[in-house]
Amino acid sequence: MTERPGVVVTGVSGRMGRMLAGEVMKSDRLELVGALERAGHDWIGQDLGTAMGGAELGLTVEDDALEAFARAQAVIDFTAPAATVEFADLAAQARAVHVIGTTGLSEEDLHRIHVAARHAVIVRAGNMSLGVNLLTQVTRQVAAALDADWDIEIIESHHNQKVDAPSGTALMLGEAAAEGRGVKLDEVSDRGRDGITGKREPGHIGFHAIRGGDIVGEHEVLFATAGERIKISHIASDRALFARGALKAALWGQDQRPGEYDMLDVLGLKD
Ligand SMILES: NC(=O)C1=CN([C@@H]2O[C@H](COP(=O)(O)OP(=O)(O)OC[C@H]3O[C@@H](n4cnc5c(N)ncnc54)[C@H](OP(=O)(O)O)[C@@H]3O)[C@@H](O)[C@H]2O)C=CC1
Ligand SMILES: O=C(O)C1=N[C@H](C(=O)O)C[C@H](O)C1
Repeated sequence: MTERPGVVVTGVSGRMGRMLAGEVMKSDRLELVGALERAGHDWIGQDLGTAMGGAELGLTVEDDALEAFARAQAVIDFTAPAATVEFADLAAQARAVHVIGTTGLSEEDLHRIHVAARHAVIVRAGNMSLGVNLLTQVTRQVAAALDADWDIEIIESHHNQKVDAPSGTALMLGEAAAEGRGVKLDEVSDRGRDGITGKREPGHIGFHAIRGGDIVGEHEVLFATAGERIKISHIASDRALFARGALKAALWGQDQRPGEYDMLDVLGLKD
C-alpha cells in the first residue's frame, strides 16, 4: 500500500462531500489530493478551504475527474447516479479504489459499475455505518427464523432534501430480509401503498419513506404477527459516521484485488 494513499472527494460542496473532505483532512492515514465539483459549479477554481467558509487550504476545487483521479489511490464518491457511473469508468482507468456511497442507482447503473469493477476495486454500500451493516445481518437472521405469518415492513426517515426513495439503506435491509426468507426482493416488494390497495399479501416486504426537516437517517424493520411485534432500528444523528466508514473502505480497498465489495467485506462481517 502507498504510505498515505491520496484521496479525491467528488461532489465536494454537498452535505456528504464537505463531511468527507473534513474527515480526510483530519486523517493521518489518508491525504486529500483532490476536490471535485461539476463543470460550471461556483466552487470551481476556488480554494477548498475558502469555499467551505474557512481558512485557505492550498487545494483548488476542480472539474476534470480523470486528471484528479490519475494522482489518487482512492476516490470517495457520494454524489448522484449519473455522476457515479461516469466516475466508476474513470476511477477504473486510473486504477483508483472507488468508494461509492451514492444511492438511487438503477439496474443499468449497477451493471456499469459491475463492468468497471473488472479493472479496479469498487466498494459500494447504501450505508457505510457499522450499526446499519450489523442491522442487515440481524435482519437476515430474524427473517430466516420467522415464517411468512410474520409481515415485514421497513420504515425510513430522512431530511427533506433527499431525492431518492426507498433509501439505499432501506433497500439493503429489504435485501437482507428477503435473503433470510429465501425469496427475491423484487418479487415481494410493496412500495408506498395508496388508495384501495387490497389486503396485505402474505410474504411481501413493505417500504415506507418519511421526509422531513433535517433528519440524518433513521431506519426500522418491523416484524409483525398476530399478538406480537419485533422492531429493530438504527438512528444516525451525525453524517460523520458515514464518512468515517467510507475512509475505512478507501484504506481497506488498497490491499484488495479488482472486484465489487461492500461494507460487510470491509468490516469483516460476512458469514
Ligand atoms: N452510503 C452512505 O452511507 C450514504 C449515502 N448517501 C448518499 O450520498 C449521495 C449524496 O448525498 P448528499 O451529500 O446528501 O447530497 P447533496 O445533494 O448534498 O450532494 C451531492 C453532491 O454531488 C454533486 N453532483 C451531483 N451530480 C453531479 C454530477 N453529475 N457531477 C458532479 N457532481 C455532481 C452535487 O453537485 P450539485 O449541487 O451541483 O448538483 C453535490 O455537490 C446521495 O445519493 C445519498 O443518498 C448519503 C449519506 C450516507
Ligand atoms: O441521503 C441521505 O442523507 C442518506 N442516504 C443513505 C440512504 O439512502 O440510505 C444513507 C443515510 O441514511 C443517509
